[in-house]
Parts: sequence; structure tokens; C-alpha cells
Amino acid sequence: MHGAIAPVWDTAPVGPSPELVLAQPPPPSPPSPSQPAAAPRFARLASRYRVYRLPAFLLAAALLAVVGLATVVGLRSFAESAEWVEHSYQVIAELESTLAATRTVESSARGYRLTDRPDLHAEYLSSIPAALSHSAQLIALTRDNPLQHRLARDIERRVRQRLAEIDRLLELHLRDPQQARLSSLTSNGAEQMRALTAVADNMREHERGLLASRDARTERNAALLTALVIGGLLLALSLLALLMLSLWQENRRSRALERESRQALAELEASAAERQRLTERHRSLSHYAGLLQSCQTLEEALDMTAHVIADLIPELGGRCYVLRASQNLAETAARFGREAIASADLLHPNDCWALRRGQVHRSQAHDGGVRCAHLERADPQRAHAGDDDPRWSLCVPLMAQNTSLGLLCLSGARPPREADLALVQSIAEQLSLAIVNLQLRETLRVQSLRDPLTGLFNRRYLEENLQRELLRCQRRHLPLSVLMLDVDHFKRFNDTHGHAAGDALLARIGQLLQELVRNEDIACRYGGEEFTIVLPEADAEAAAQRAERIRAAIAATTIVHLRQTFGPATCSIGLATSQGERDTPQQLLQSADAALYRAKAEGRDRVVDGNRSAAVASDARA
Ligand SMILES: Nc1nc2c(ncn2[C@@H]2O[C@H](COP(=O)(O)OP(=O)(O)OP(=O)(O)O)[C@@H](O)[C@H]2O)c(=O)[nH]1
Repeated sequence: MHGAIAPVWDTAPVGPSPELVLAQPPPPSPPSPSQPAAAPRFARLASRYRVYRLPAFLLAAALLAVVGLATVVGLRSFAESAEWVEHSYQVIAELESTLAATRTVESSARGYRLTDRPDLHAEYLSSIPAALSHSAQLIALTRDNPLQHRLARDIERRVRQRLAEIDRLLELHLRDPQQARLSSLTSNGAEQMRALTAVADNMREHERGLLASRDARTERNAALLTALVIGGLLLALSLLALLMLSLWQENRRSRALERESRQALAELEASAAERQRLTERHRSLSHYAGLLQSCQTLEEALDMTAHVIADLIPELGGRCYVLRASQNLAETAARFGREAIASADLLHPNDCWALRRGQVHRSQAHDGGVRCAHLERADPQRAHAGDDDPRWSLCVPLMAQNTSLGLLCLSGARPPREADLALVQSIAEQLSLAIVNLQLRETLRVQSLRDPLTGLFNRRYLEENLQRELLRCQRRHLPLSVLMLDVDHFKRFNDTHGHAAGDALLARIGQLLQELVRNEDIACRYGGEEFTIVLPEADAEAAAQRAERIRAAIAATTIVHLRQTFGPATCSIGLATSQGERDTPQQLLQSADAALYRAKAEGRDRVVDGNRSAAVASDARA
């Protein structure tokens, strides 16, 4: 049975059984677009060298500390160098001042001797302390340098010598100007001054040399410090940049991992919910299958199916069709939900692709070319405009042993889930099984209630239904009549023409009875050549007329058996009608049987109404 309906959704190949489909977990979702396809190479490197992060940080800190220390040391060194440079300039300045003051003493003394101007004498007197002071200052400034200190002392000594000589000449001038003039001519003052200048030049040159070497050292230190600071800073900044990059990557990776974790959790929850839903569906489906087995009628099974589909897939709407016995029409037997695409109440099998092909057929709202004819027509304007209408329909044939039993037609307003389609197919298969079982059961039931020779109901059916019909008519104060019919001289017929001809006669009488009674009447073979006809709601008069028609029809019928014609045969009929509420089926049958007995006794080929005291006989010949 499972293979009776091919699980084809459109052109899809046959898949696993619906149970398996339902049990399958949702497929793993594709990687999120937010996930980086491949981390950049530098990022991978940064990640790989994560263990070096702390040493790198410590190194960068140490470098910065060294740079800071070097800067402080450098600045102090620069300050010291500046002090020494200033010191050299002071030495040179004191040296120049000493020489200038000495020359001032010399020139003012010479001027005074020549002119005797008192201002020059005053200038002379005031310049002497300056010259001595500057030379003393020079000695003080050069204490750090033995060579310069020695030269400074030499200068101071020469300055004093020169001052003493000038003073001697001036004293002499004051006492004897002539003698002073002569003495000045022989004085070695010029010699003293040259010697003093030479020593001063020597000292100046030496001090300038010191200044140049200090400048050079300062420049060297400055270059070294600059290189150290720039290099250290660059290295430290590079390390810090790498650290920042690594931390940034780490942070990005953490956020990506967090995102992935959240997504995985959501997928897990969705998967668990889907599993739960599938489990519940399985349970409902099993429950449904169990209930189907207990359904007594087709209507019950279809109603329950409609209820189950509406319960499990509320977003779907549709109907169950059942094919008539003639197979020429399928009619709506149950509905569920709200149809997104209306379907006809009655359809010809050729109107449905699923019934034609015996396969599931699915179509979209505007897929007009393959739309089943029993479905509402697509709107050509919307289709032409390319309107993306998500409505869809699904026809699932109900089949068993290659025989169409009906159709499940569903439609929805939104694209369906594959799990829902699998569920529908599973339900269709269960329903097909149930329908075929119910039909089989009905066939067996009918077979157990029918007489195989005549096709009429048997005595068991009569006993089951006479009671029910009698009660129904009594409840509604309606009459019910019973005819008991017996073929006349049937033994003789058998003996004359053979048992098979007798069977043919009985079959023909059965056929006649089915033709001559209403649908609601019950024509039975009571046993042998005896028949019973129950006529609900027929009073004695109507029953007598019906009995007479039957009698006349049998009397006018011949049968052809083995190319031989037999008959006609006659029959006798006894009639009884229930009038009161106290009649029982047995009483009614006994009354009819008594009337039949009287008909036989009165000459056969007649109808006797057991309700009347006198027999109502009808002569066939009359
Ligand atoms: N061919 C055939 N004969 C049957 C069948 N059932 C019963 N009979 C025969 O029907 C005959 C009935 O004969 P009887 O009960 O004597 O009645 P009768 O011959 O019809 O005589 P009356 O009823 O008095 O007119 C018997 O010979 C049975 O064997 C059947 O299914 N087929």
C-alpha cells in the first residue's frame, strides 16, 4: 500500500517514506554570511603569536621606560653641557675683560703722563681693581682645569707685573717727569704686554678647543639620544600596535564566536522545537491511524481525517473527495480549513491531474498550464503582470491496489513546508487504507447478508432489519406489510427440468423482485423457493396491489436455460400488515405465512391478505 501513491512533489523523485521524512531532523543551516570566509593572514598570525602578547607588552613597557630614562639623562646632560659652554664663554669673557682692563690701565696712565689730565688719572685708578678683579675671577673660573688654571695664574702674574711697571713709571712721572720719560723709553712694558697677550691667546685658544670638544660631545649625545628615543619609541609603538591588532582580532573573534554561539543556540532551540513538533505529529498520526481502524463508516473516517488535518496543519484548507461506485464522478465528502484556491464540489476524474496520473500533483497560483480543471481559474491579469502569488494547491490521490478511491485536495496561501506535505501524504495513505478496509468490510457485510443465487437479502438480514423497520413505523404510526411468496409446485419443476433450471428460475424471480420493490423495501430469500418482502409504510391495500403485480409478473415470465425455455411458473403470496403497536416481527411473519398457506390451500397462483377474514384471491386468468 505504501507504494500505491508515488510521493512526487511536482517533478521531485520518489523520496523516503513519510514517516522517515517526518522523523528527519531539520537540515543544518548554511554558514551565516556574517561569518568571515577566511581570516586575513595577518590576523591568523596575530592569533598564532598570542602567547607572545605578554612578553611583547612587557618589552614595550621596558622600551618606553628606557626611552623616558634616556630622555631625562639626555636632558640633564644637555643642561650640564650648556653650563660648561656658558662656563667657557665666561672664561673667555673674563680673559678679554682682564686684557681690556689692563690695556685701559696702560692707556689711561700713558695719557695722564702725557697730558696730566686728572680724569685720566682717575680712570687709571679705577681700572686697576677691574683688571685685578677680572684676573682673579679668571683664576676662580679655571679651577676645574689645571692647564687653564695655570695659564690664568700666569696671566694674573703678568697683569700684576704690568700694573706694577705702569705704577712705577707713574710714580716716577710725578716725581721727575724727565726721568720718567727716559725710563719709559727703556721700559719693557711693550714686551710685558706682548707676553701677556700671547699667554691670553694661548688660554683663549685652549678654551675654544674645550668649547668645540664640548659642542661635539653635545651633538653626539644629542644624535645618540635622538636615535635612542626614536628607535625606542618606534619599537615600542610597533609592539603596542601589534598588541592592539592582536587584541582587536581577539575581540572580533570573541564577538564572532558569541554570534555563532547565539545562532547555534537558536538553531538548537528551533531544532528541538521542530523535533517536538514532529514527535507530536507522529503521536497524532499514530493516534489517527488507530482511530481510523475503528471507524465504522466512510463518513466517519473522512470527518475524522478532515478534523486531523485542520488540527495539525491549520494553515491549510481543502476537501476530501470520494469516487462514486461508477467511478465517473468524485464528490466532496468532507471539508477542512479555508481553501486558498476554491475547488469544485463535484469533479470528473479527468479534471484532476492527480486522479488521471495516479500521482501527487502540485501547482502554484498562476501556474495556469498545469492547474487542475476543478480548481478556481487563475487570474490571467495577475499572471501576465508577473505578480508573485504564493498560493498553491496540492492534489493527493487516494489509491489502493492501483484503484482510485478518491482525492485529497488542499491549498494554502503561503508556500508549504515539506514536512507538512509529507504529513498530508502520510494521512492520504492512511486514509486510502482505511477506505479500502471499510469498503472491503462493507462488501463482506453485504455478502454475508445477501443470498448469492438471487442477490436478495438473506433471512439473517431480514431478521435484523424487520425489527428495526417495524419499530420505526410503529413509532411514527405508519403501517408495515410483509409478503410471503412461495413458488408453486417447485419440486415438480425441479424434477421435470432439473435442479439447475430450478436455480435459474429462482434467480429470475429474485431479479424480478428487486425490480418490482422500492429502494426502501426489503426483498429477501427466506429459504428454498420461499421469499419475503418487507414493505415499510405500505398499508394492506398498497401491499396487496404490490403483491398482485409481483404474482402477475412471475406468472408472465419464462426463463431460458441451456437454450431451452421453461415456464412460466406461478407463485402464491400471503400478506400481513402491522396495524397495532403490539405486533412483533414473529407475529407478522406467522400471519403472512398463514395467509400463504391459505393461498396454497385455495388453489395456488394467488394473493391472500391475512388481514382479512376472507381471502382476496385473484385469478390469474381474470
Ligand atoms: N433448484 C432448487 N431447488 C430447491 C432449492 N431449494 C429448495 N429446492 C427444492 O424446492 C422443492 C420444494 O418443494 P416443496 O416444499 O414440496 O413444495 P412445492 O413442490 O413447491 O409444492 P408447493 O409449495 O406445495 O406448491 C424441494 O424439492 C427442494 O429440494 C434451490 O435452491 N434450488
